[in-house]
Amino acid sequence: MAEPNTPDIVYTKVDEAPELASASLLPIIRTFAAAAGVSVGTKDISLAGRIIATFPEHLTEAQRQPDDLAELGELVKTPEANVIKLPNISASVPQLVAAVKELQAQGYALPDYPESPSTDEEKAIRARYDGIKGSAVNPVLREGNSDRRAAVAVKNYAMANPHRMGEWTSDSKTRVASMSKGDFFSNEVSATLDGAAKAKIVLETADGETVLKEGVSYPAGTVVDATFMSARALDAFLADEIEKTKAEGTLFSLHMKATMMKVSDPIIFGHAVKEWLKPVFEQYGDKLKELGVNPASGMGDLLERVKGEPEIVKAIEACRDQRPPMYMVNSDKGITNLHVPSDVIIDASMPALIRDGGKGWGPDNKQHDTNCVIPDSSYAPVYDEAIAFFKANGKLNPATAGTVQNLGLMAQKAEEYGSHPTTFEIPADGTVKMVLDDGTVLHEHKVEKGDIWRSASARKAPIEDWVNLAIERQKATGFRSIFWLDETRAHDAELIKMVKPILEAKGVADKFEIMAPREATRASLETITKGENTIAITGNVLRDYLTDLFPILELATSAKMLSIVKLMNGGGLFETGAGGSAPKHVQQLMEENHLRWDSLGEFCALGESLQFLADARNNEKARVLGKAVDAATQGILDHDRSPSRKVGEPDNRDSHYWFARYWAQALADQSDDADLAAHFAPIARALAESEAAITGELAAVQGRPADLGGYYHTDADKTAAVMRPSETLNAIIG
Ligand SMILES: NC(=O)C1=CN([C@@H]2O[C@H](COP(=O)(O)OP(=O)(O)OC[C@H]3O[C@@H](n4cnc5c(N)ncnc54)[C@H](OP(=O)(O)O)[C@@H]3O)[C@@H](O)[C@H]2O)C=CC1
Ligand SMILES: O=C(O)CCC(=O)C(=O)O
Ligand SMILES: [Mg+2]
Repeated sequence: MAEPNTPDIVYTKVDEAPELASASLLPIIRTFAAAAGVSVGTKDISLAGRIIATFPEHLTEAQRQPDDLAELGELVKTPEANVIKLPNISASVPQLVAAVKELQAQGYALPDYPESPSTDEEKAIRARYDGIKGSAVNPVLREGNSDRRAAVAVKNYAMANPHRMGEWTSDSKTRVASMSKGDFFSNEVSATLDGAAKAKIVLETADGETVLKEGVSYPAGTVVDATFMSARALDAFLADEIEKTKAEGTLFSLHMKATMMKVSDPIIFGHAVKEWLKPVFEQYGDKLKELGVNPASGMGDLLERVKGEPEIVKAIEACRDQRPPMYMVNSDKGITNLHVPSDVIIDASMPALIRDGGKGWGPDNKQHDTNCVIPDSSYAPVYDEAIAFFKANGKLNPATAGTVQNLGLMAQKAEEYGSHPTTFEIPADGTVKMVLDDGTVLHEHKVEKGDIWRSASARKAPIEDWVNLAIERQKATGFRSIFWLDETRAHDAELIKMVKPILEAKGVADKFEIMAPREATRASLETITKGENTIAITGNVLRDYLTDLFPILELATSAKMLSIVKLMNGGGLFETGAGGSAPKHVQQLMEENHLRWDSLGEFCALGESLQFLADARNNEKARVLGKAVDAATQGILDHDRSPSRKVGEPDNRDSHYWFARYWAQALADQSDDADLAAHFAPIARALAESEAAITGELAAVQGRPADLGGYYHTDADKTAAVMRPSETLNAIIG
């Protein structure tokens, strides 16, 4: 049961751009909801909030905060859950360290992040920090599978107002490079457990047996995979691709997900940094170690640490002259692809490059063809095939293209995104075995020192729920429905064995196709090119990748997506958009007080959340409120009230004014609830009459730096002052 004082709707407090937007939008939502007796509470899942909640014993009573994430983790397992989840930071080590430093400077006596822990105390602190690192929030809240699609109004708007797409030409040298052996894909083995089981993972070496992990438990029917990436094969592949890039005259780029694959991918990233600077590491390895360099933290951290070592700096420059030009995260500021592990996030980076006609930004601040290095070949074929398709057929036309919706297997830490506790960088040559409690060796691999071994799993109940959701959505839409499963991949073959009987038992097998990712990519692009629609029914990683790829091609951004998590115990989790927390937007706000964040994802989620509340609690006022939200969202689209990207033009705050105005107008105009109509009529009138005053007050603040009193842990009053600068609007909202 949820706590008796749980509000009707929980709105999450997050970080960066969406949190700034909340400072303006949430007061509006609360005021409107209160009129219908709907309470909206908040829970703090921000990076700073989670750090504070983790170390109470270091803080004063006044500084302490409850563990809101843990509370939400419980709430989502109850039928009462109704949570609006905004995107939060999934922190890399450099971000975590920066957040800790900021809090320390604000007087929070937090321990430093131990970069190389040696004492037990340091190891314990490090373990607590590591629990906050990477994608630490979503896996806790996602107790259901994922349904992401563009709302009809949003898709229609994108078709009527197509965004600019880069040109694709058949002579583009852009390509995807992946390993052909020794990667996670090639080494994968998988089995479905008949009964419930406990397992341990051990490493047998010449010196004996080391237990890597004990007490892993699986319910009956769990699909359990194991695989590894060979460090030796990875290094050889990276070295080869660096040379090939140079020969081809393209930019070198690496695409991965160090935030979400928080154990394996930073290690792979570290290999790339080391390979790139190979001569430097060969010559100065010991000195670099002494300076505390960890390649997995990126070139940015490395450059900072070698600042006082002119000889090493010179060697780095000499090495750079030998290398091909690198793809830049921010060419204006000299931030390269290998600077910070969290900066290149494949789900966003590859679609943006494909949308731009296969061009990445180079160190010369110009766009060039790019070698997109995606070491593991499990999902790389999606991008490879998309690139091949656009080279052959030219760019997609967003004015006529159909849509690709997604139904993703996500619940209960499904697949690779739940593999962190069972991922290991192998300390010595030997054999890794996964041994069940009855002594059965479920999986085993011969490995070498440095290999990255991991086990992932997917539970039966989420898999069944996912297939049933697919059946529901197919029936509701009639769209071409494709399970993106590769019968030649070990894990997928196990899933197919579960999927097919369910489809057959329900008599709907003929309504679904099953295709490997490459074929499914082609089929989906062909389908939408014809103006028809399709549902991609995918595992967890492809859920993540595709719900950026297709929205970015179809709508220019994934920020506008509807993202519903139907919680398995009956509650609702409404994620806003499918993108992230947009650090660039915060930078712009701080420099010129313009916030280009588009809250359309929040508007869509709010509408869904209110309708869900209406159904779950028979709350007719919530239904009226929710319907009016949808009308307001439509109004934003119809009248082009979304934020502009440029300073001096209407921004996020203006769009919230319009949202409030259209919402109030829709409530005043409806006839389902006379009290609400009467309550909102004067508000709608006041908002309309004050248009010039409000937009004038909002415009007046732009063009100068804005002070938020922090980055990760902003000052609430300062943020409110920045985000609610219109006294006229504030007086109406109250
Ligand atoms: N569900 C979650 O909690 C998620 C969290 N993240 C986290 O977010 C952080 C940043 O991730 P990153 O990959 O840079 O991706 P972002 O989605 O934050 O940013 C990529 C670009 O997408 C555009 N964009 C995204 N959202 C909006 C919006 N609402 N309105 C307008 N434009 C938008 C912006 O383009 P432009 O600048 O051109 O306007 C932005 O620069 C990371 O810490 C990451 O882990 C990422 C994905 C999901
Ligand atoms: O949890 C994260 O770090 C990112 C999540 C994400 O990218 C997504 O769900 O689309
Ligand atoms: Mg994503």
